[in-house]
Amino acid sequence: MNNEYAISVNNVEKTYRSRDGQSNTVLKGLDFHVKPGQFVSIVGQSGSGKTTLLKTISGLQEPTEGEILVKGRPIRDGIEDIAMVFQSPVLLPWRNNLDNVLLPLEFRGVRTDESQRYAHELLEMVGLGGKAKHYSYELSGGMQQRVAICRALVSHPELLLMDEPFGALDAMTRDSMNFEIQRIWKATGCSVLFVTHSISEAVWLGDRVVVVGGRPGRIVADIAIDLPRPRGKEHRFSAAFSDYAAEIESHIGVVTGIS
Ligand SMILES: Nc1ncnc2c1ncn2[C@@H]1O[C@H](COP(=O)(O)OP(=O)(O)OP(=O)(O)O)[C@@H](O)[C@H]1O
Repeated sequence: MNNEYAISVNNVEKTYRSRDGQSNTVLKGLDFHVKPGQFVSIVGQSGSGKTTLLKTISGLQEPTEGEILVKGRPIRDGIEDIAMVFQSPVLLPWRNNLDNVLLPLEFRGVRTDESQRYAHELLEMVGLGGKAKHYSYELSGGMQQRVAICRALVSHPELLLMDEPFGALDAMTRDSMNFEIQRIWKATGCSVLFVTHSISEAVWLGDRVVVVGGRPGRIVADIAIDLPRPRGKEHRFSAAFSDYAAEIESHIGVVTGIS
């Protein structure tokens, strides 16, 4: 068993079956590996199976065929090493921000003074140290998403799965969250799988950009992004950046315009 990878997706197929017996194979023959600490962006047309892929990797649903290994172990043994952030932050309105961050640890019965300190540290790291005792309705959308990211990180995951996490944010907040997520990723050292509809976001953040396409969905391109880090705004206007974006756009197979 190869445990040099944070995650290994081996020949995975996912077929949904409807109540009337019809089947829909959404992913087929999917194979890829993520090294520890890598940031992998995932793009593809709507309906190509990106969310299905993340849900299958997270253990929320089982693959129909193939296997997913976390550090060489079956996913059920590595489930505590994985955390997920969705497009909507889904914070509990009756709990303050600190208690929202601590929720996954409470579920596991491991809320301790140490974890409380770490939750505070995470909120500080995302600039919300002063909002620990506030409630989600007192925060902007970007702030709420930062709390959701802290909640995902509080259990020290090795693998962070993010499904269009900034899709609901305005362009300026999204830009600043892009800076922030690079900083958080570097500070925690976790591997990230990041689904986005924005090609420029995918290039800006990723060590690699994986393109999912076809019916059923498979990996049609896996492109290493060789841009220096840390990446600032200036990289978005470089010729190399535009070349990567154009290459990815051609693999997605539609003229989307670079967003
Ligand atoms: N729980 C489910 N049961 C049945 N079919 C599903 C289920 N979840 C997704 N699908 C189907 O799987 C296909 C891929 O959906 P998925 O949400 O994974 O795509 P996506 O690439 O994330 O799309 P988008 O970019 O629009 O979010 C779609 O045809 C969808 O209808």
